[in-house]
Amino acid sequence: MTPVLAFLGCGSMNGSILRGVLASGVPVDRVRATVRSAESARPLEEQTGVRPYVTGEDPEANRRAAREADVVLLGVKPVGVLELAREIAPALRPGTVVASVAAGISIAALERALPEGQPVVRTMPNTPSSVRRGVVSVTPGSATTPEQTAAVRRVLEAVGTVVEVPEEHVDAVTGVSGSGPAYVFLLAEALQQAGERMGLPADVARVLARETVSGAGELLRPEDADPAALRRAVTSPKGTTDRAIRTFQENGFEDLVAAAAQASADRSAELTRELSGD
Ligand SMILES: NC(=O)C1=CN([C@@H]2O[C@H](COP(=O)(O)OP(=O)(O)OC[C@H]3O[C@@H](n4cnc5c(N)ncnc54)[C@H](OP(=O)(O)O)[C@@H]3O)[C@@H](O)[C@H]2O)C=CC1
Ligand SMILES: O=C(O)[C@@H]1CCC=N1
Repeated sequence: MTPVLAFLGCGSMNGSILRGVLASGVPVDRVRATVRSAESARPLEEQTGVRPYVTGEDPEANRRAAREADVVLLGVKPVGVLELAREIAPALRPGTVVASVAAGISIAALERALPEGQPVVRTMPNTPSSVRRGVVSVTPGSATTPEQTAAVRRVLEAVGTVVEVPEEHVDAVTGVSGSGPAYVFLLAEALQQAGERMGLPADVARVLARETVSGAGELLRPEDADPAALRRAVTSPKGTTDRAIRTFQENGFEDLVAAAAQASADRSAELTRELSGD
């Protein structure tokens, strides 16, 4: 029997997982969702067929969804996660697994906010989950059995690739893949702007940038795809790409990417100090 999944807070991230889960064939009646406002509930219902419980209209919404669930995914902004965990604590069954997608909320903080022994899984997903092309880390809590971790893994494997990491690596995962889609979209934006600066009409520049980034992403899809080999296949000696790649490298491209990923990871660690109290 498919477990009942409750997406508490269903915005960009949990909404992406919800869409991917539905696209994988999980029936709508095995899914619960909550949002704060009717304005957010409407488009979610129109797009997914799931009618969210609205906390602004029903103070019991989160507890109701949690009570009905086998796996709960906490998907509100980091600052609200522990409060949400405390809110649903009385409604949880002892075996209900509580997964968090939040940056900066440690397993220890989550466990402190929940009934003793409640199984917890910390995850760090990303938004391509909506098209079942996400990549997500999972880290089980101290009271979580391998079967309970596997239950969360099965949910997430429906929306992408799952890696299990120790908690000390979650900041780095956030810096690479949690925030990572935004770096790729920034590259697409910058390529479009470059095209426009060279005189291309905006609509042409947009389609060239979008198809280049998504097409290159497709080439990276096979498990054995090697980005360096794919790059070399575009780069003729002394040709145009060679000149462009040199321009990137002379201007510190690799260092810039490393600094950006590190900045995201550092912010994740900072959030943990601010919000998790450990
Ligand atoms: N966005 C991303 O790419 C990623 C985000 N994350 C994590 O995901 C979490 C959510 O971020 P994101 O999806 O971007 O944020 P959003 O603002 O897009 O979504 C937050 C959702 O929570 C709802 N909400 C707010 N308060 C409550 C409440 N008390 N009870 C129930 N629902 C509530 C909001 O409803 P309403 O719209 O009505 O206010 C909204 O649906 C964060 O913790 C973040 O760290 C992790 C990896 C990637
Ligand atoms: O920007 C953020 O804080 C969240 C976490 C990872 C991606 N988005």
